[in-house]
Amino acid sequence: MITFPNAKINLGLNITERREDGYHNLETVFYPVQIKDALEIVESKMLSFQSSGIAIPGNPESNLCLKAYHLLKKDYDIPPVSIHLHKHIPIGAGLGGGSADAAFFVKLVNQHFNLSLSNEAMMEYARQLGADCAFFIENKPVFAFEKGDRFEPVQVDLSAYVIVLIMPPVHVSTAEAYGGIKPAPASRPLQELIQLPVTEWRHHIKNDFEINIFKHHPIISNVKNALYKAGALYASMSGSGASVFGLFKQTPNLKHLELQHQMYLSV
Ligand SMILES: C[C@@](CO)(OP(=O)(O)O)[C@H](O)COP(=O)(O)OP(=O)(O)OC[C@H]1O[C@@H](n2ccc(N)nc2=O)[C@H](O)[C@@H]1O
Ligand SMILES: Nc1ncnc2c1ncn2[C@@H]1O[C@H](COP(=O)(O)OP(=O)(O)O)[C@@H](O)[C@H]1O
Repeated sequence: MITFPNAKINLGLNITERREDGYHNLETVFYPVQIKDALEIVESKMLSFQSSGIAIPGNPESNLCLKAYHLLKKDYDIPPVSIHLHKHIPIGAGLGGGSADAAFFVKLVNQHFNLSLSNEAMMEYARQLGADCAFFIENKPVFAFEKGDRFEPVQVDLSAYVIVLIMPPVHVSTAEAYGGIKPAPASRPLQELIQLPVTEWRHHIKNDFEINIFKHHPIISNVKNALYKAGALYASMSGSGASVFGLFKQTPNLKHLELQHQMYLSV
């Protein structure tokens, strides 16, 4: 059985306080985008994992798909599977690709082995695999808070826009990004700001990681400026970076950016 885990972008990201458990409370709007991996499981004599496409740093044993398998195996008598992941979502991009794989793996096993898990039960497993994993269970736009794993519905529809995603040739680790942050309460609630017209967002909606990450990786802020210059109505780094997205009314001409960076269109 095969599934296609997709990426997310963050529309605004406020890091509001440091928590006792070492994590941070945050406020963001998660929005799914159509850049996808392919993830397949086949029943097999032995548990195995292999990947193709973009190389995944680290030991395959620590891949989130295997972690998700072992987590479910504790509670359910699932047989061994052979897992194949074709990686297309850029890594260290702030696009949540690893988290999407983990959450889609839980959904795939639930479906293939008829575990009859509710979405809420799958979200509980996903929360144990990473802070932004739970979002990918329902995989629809939400306002997220606490560790980024509690949700409220939000009305936001970007289907009238072309979403352009640029991945500069730098990787930013999530831990590095949080390390440079001084948490502070947001001056206005993101839930309120996201209801403003998209043309107003650039004056009000921010990503708290940008200041510090832009200082260390000016190439990322150059991409953001280039997107505004090309006519973006709103542009921002996604999550902890390094990818940057722009919202356009029409597909822009970005030939000059395409030469230096990887570019993806989600229309
Ligand atoms: C920053 C965000 C914003 O959407 O996404 P990415 O840009 O990485 O995709 C998320 O908070 C990333 O969530 P996720 O990537 O699942 O984080 P985890 O694997 O659980 O944690 C990695 C590390 O990030 C830090 N962390 C993560 C989430 C959070 N609310 N507070 C934190 O301080 C912790 O240092 C933790 O050890
Ligand atoms: N299935 C996976 N896909 C990508 N990365 C994974 C996966 N499993 C574990 N990882 C680890 O998670 C790290 C960050 O993953 P990713 O979710 O792609 O980035 P980001 O948090 O910036 O969105 C990688 O450096 C990698 O070591």
